[in-house]
Amino acid sequence: MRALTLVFDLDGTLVHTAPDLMATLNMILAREGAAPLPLEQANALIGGGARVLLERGFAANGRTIDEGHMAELYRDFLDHYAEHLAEHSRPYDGVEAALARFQAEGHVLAVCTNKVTWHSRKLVEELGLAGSFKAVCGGDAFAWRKPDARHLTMTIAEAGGDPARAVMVGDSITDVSAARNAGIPVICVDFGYTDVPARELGADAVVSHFSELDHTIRAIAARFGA
Ligand SMILES: O=C(O)COP(=O)(O)O
Ligand SMILES: [Mg+2]
Repeated sequence: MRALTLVFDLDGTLVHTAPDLMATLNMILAREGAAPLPLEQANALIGGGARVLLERGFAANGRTIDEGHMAELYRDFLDHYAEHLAEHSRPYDGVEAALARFQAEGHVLAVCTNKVTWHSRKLVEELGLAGSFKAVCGGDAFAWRKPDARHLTMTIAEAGGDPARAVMVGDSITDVSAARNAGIPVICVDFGYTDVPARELGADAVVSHFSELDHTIRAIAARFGA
């Protein structure tokens, strides 16, 4: 098969980051006198990046925070999370092996995430995944972020990939929308962070394990032609 460009979402797709994200969120909530939120609520909170996570965390407490104070809390969130991002976060089962297979097959691999770029790079570095990717582009890498198509297409460009032979792999409506907006096929994992079931997100295919990804990608790539 000719080389493909495989673009992965990070939180909820490659790595189960909810425990560390929720722990940092709960540290901030507690400091502000708000109630901590259970891990199960991560599905409805993660996906839009750290600032959105904070806003949703306070909203779940019936609180709105003024912009100036939110900017301060956001900085504190970033600092605290940076020191704890790989404490409990682990790649999902089969991720390392799948990335190694895709790399050995000559595909171009990249990460397109709404996490801030330096956190994303630190996380993949600490988990030993960094060598797999030609580009890791966070929500602050460009002037646009998912669901804007340009976050995806500019990530592909930075990786030296081919947008006409690219497939997105994600876990949420943000990923499906970004891929649709870019005219790129999208596969969803069903174990990530979404409050709508993965099968209802309108992806081209849904997988339950990374071992299912190879044949799913091959089936989709058949549409690209030789
Ligand atoms: O951290 C988030 O909220 C989103 O990150 P993701 O785009 O990798 O899912
Ligand atoms: Mg995600």
